Amino acid sequence: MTHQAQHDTMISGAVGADIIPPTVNPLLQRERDRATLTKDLVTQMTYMIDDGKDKTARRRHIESSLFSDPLFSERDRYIRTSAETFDIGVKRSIRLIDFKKVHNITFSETWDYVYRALTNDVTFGVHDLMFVTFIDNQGTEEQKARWLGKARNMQIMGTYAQTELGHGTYIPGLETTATYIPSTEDFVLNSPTLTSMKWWPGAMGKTSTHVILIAQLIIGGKNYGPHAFMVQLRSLKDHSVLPGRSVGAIGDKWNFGGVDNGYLSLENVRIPRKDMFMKYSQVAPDGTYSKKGNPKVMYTTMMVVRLKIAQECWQSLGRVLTTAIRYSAVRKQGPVDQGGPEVVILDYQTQQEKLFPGLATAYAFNAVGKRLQEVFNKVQADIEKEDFSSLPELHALTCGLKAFTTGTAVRFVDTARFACGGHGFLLSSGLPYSYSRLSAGCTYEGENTVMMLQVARYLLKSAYAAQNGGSLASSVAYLAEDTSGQTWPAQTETDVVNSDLLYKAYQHRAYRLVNQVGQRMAQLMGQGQSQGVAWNNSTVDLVRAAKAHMQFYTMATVFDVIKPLAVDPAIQSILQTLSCLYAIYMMDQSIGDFLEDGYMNAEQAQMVHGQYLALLNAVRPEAVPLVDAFDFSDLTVHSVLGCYDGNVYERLYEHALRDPKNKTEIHETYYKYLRPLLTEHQSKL
Ligand SMILES: Cc1cc2nc3c(=O)[nH]c(=O)nc-3n(C[C@H](O)[C@H](O)[C@H](O)COP(=O)(O)OP(=O)(O)OC[C@H]3O[C@@H](n4cnc5c(N)ncnc54)[C@H](O)[C@@H]3O)c2cc1C
Repeated sequence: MTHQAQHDTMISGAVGADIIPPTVNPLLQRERDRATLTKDLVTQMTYMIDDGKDKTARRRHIESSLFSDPLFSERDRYIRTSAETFDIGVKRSIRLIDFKKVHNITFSETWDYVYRALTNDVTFGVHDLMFVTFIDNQGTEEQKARWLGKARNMQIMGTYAQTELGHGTYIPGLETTATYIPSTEDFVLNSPTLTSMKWWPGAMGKTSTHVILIAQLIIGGKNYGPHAFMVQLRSLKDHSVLPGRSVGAIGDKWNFGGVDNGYLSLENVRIPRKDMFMKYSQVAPDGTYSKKGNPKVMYTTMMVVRLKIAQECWQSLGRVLTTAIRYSAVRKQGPVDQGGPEVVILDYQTQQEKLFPGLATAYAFNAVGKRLQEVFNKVQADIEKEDFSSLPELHALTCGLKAFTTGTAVRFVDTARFACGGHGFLLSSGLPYSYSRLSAGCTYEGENTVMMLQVARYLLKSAYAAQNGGSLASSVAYLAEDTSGQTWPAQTETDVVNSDLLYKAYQHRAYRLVNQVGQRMAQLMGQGQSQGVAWNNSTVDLVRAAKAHMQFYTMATVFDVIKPLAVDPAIQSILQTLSCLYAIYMMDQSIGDFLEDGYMNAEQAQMVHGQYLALLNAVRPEAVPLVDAFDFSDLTVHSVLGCYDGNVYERLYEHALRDPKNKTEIHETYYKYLRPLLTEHQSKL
């Protein structure tokens, strides 16, 4: 078919993917043929990433079953209007109810497989992740019996309403009130000011029937702080908004078009006493208040969500790097030697710098996510036995990893966008979509800076405990080992990538920065600053210390997870290379931290940089199979640049032809605006 014929047939809508050759782009095939990681090894790596062959099979089965339903096709994702995106988001959420039942899909599988495939563009994500989980974690047995089954079966649809127009981060500042009236045994809910309006909750604007509302609990004029209440918003018969509630959508956002984030204002809404979540805090009929356990237990649902966000990060990053690395392996742009053949852009060292540290990070975050799940499961089991002792550590870890993974990944995604040049700016590349999603992840469930400051607070407390003979949780046990005055023992280039020596360097830096900022705060307070002011004047360094801690924790975890893996030696070798690149890249980026107290010397810093460049080189031949191993099918990579066959130009063209503006040869704007102007010019000639 000629180009013109293809174009004409496309316009008439008769052909779709015919433009795309059935064969793999030879440049991409060349990458796969040359690599040490053969197809078989790539498959083994996929099993490792998925945590076992059975899980890969299960994931693939769920993905293919999902995409056998045209409703879940993402072919038109980047040409839908915002109204269509929302419509399809609701429709999909409803279709997923049966889908999950038919395929027996668990909570974890919903996140790990279903939302991985759809990148979560469904309306009731907050319902699945927060509403149901909150009832399960915070409801009494009686409340669970009333709500959990209905919520799981979507007989009621709910959201989680904490953020208000005026306050998000500072929970004590929330203004919504729940005042207990002992005589009637109910709570009266009110939004006393404009800024007390709930603002942002997913699916609250137009779809949810219920909401878990966070409000200040007032009994007998005393404020007991924020507590959670189940509130019905809409009639289950006709979806009309119930009296006293004013609710609507807040407008289009940068992403999450399938979700109707909403506002809610309440005026004298009465709910029965039994609708306050009472597992850990109780209000007796006479208004007596009591609570048990660690106050952080109220935030265990948020910990689950932060865990999931952190775990999801490697997927977003992996998807984007699949796109950018495959594209870079087929995109040619000039020769290396003047007059020589054009090379693929992946051969440029600066391109490798843009992509390979991100690739190493995606592998690292996959490993860290698995470890965090183990920690989480253990703490969850302890909490069930009413042992709350590990909660502060888990809180710090989930805050820190959520902030660290999203903040790191979003920067790599941005860089990957640059790495794809102009084509990376097209929505159809999938890169702007991934970027804006990850960007939201830096804000929701705890704004990242604020999360890092919470980690810093935990670190300072732990450092204080260490100095005073207190016990420390395992992730901060290093704070008990004073490494001041030590120097880095690395002597050779091999030493520089030795995981034990890397561990020592990161440990030393984290110890130093935590203690240094602690001393700085003490000094400021000694000069008469209040604790709050001294804290505020130290926040840049507190975040720096928290980041150093997270980098230490993640690099140590990665080596810890990778080393004992029973895998083929070729896989073990490339995993070591990636883990070293992860650690060395971060070190090279913040080399001043290691130099400033003389722990490292200039020669060692140069060796670090030299090894960083050597590692980029080592990853180069394996880059394509390494992203193949993530196993994002073409249906889940969501990018014209990132498909397995590397036929990027054909896909770009095919997608352009489907631009709704190309539906007719002459666009309506001609008749509306151009024709009068052109006719006027012609009449003057
Ligand atoms: C896509 C999306 C979905 C959402 N879904 C929900 C939902 O379902 N339910 C819900 O309740 N909410 C939801 N939210 C709201 C979200 O949880 C809040 O936006 C988030 O907690 C941040 O709060 P904020 O917007 O008030 O930001 P702010 O807290 O006002 O932050 C603004 C700036 O101030 C800084 N800052 C704030 N406090 C401090 C401090 N103590 N020290 C130093 N710096 C500080 C921050 O670092 C940031 O730079 C959603 C938000 C988004 C974007």
